[in-house]
Amino acid sequence: MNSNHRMVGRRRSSEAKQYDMLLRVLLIGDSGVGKTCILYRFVEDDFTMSHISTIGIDFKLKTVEVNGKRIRVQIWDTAGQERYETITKQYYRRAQGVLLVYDVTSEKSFTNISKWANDVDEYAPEDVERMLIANKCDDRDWRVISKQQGQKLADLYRMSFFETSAYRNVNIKEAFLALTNNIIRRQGIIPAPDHSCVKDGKCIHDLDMDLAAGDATPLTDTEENKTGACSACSVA
Ligand SMILES: Nc1nc2c(ncn2[C@@H]2O[C@H](COP(=O)(O)OP(=O)(O)OP(=O)(O)O)[C@@H](O)[C@H]2O)c(=O)[nH]1
Repeated sequence: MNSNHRMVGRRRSSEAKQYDMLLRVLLIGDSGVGKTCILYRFVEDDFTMSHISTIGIDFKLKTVEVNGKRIRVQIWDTAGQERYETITKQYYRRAQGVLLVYDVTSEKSFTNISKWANDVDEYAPEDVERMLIANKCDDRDWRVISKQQGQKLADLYRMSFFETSAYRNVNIKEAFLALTNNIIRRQGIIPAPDHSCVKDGKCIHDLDMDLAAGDATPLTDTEENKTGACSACSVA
């Protein structure tokens, strides 16, 4: 093991004390429905009216507290444009939660939810937690999809449902907290200082931590962490 590797391990050990576990969540939906604005509102508490289409994929991190545990949520913002589909589909596989977003002023974005839901069925893990988001609920003049229609669709797909406004900051935090809560409940994940996240000798959080830290160095088997658990779990 080289000294650089050891340094990375040390840095992560101190980072690890800031949270108990890490979850990965994906934002999907047509271009322009407000995915990036939802992410910015949640993470930065900010909003911009300009629409700069996401190129491929981007992510931000936010730590939330659920049941007294600090959960680090890694939120992936995918491009809604079809030309990026090949890239964005690759990120479904490791998601624990997906927010399927439509715009209440766009009928097309609403009808396209069935396509996005099919993609989740095809590419995401079977037990991924799904949530339907009806964004831009502040825009009363241009609304074409009622709350009842949204709820009916969510019921049909057995998803939870929130109407949100990134612009007015309505239900953004609530939606993310509910999704996080649902993931933890559904997957029976108990934040575990005893490293119970290790499966088959390998920590399930490895790649998440690598991406969050901006490099691809494996987290396990560092000098500081001989248990095989990643630093996301080593919080005892
Ligand atoms: N009125 C209103 N406008 C919003 C809201 N959220 C986003 N917008 C606007 O909708 C437009 C598109 O928002 P983005 O967040 O860039 O959309 P996106 O889904 O990320 O788009 P792609 O990156 O192309 O997939 C921008 O002009 C935003 O200002 C909202 O809650 N209310």
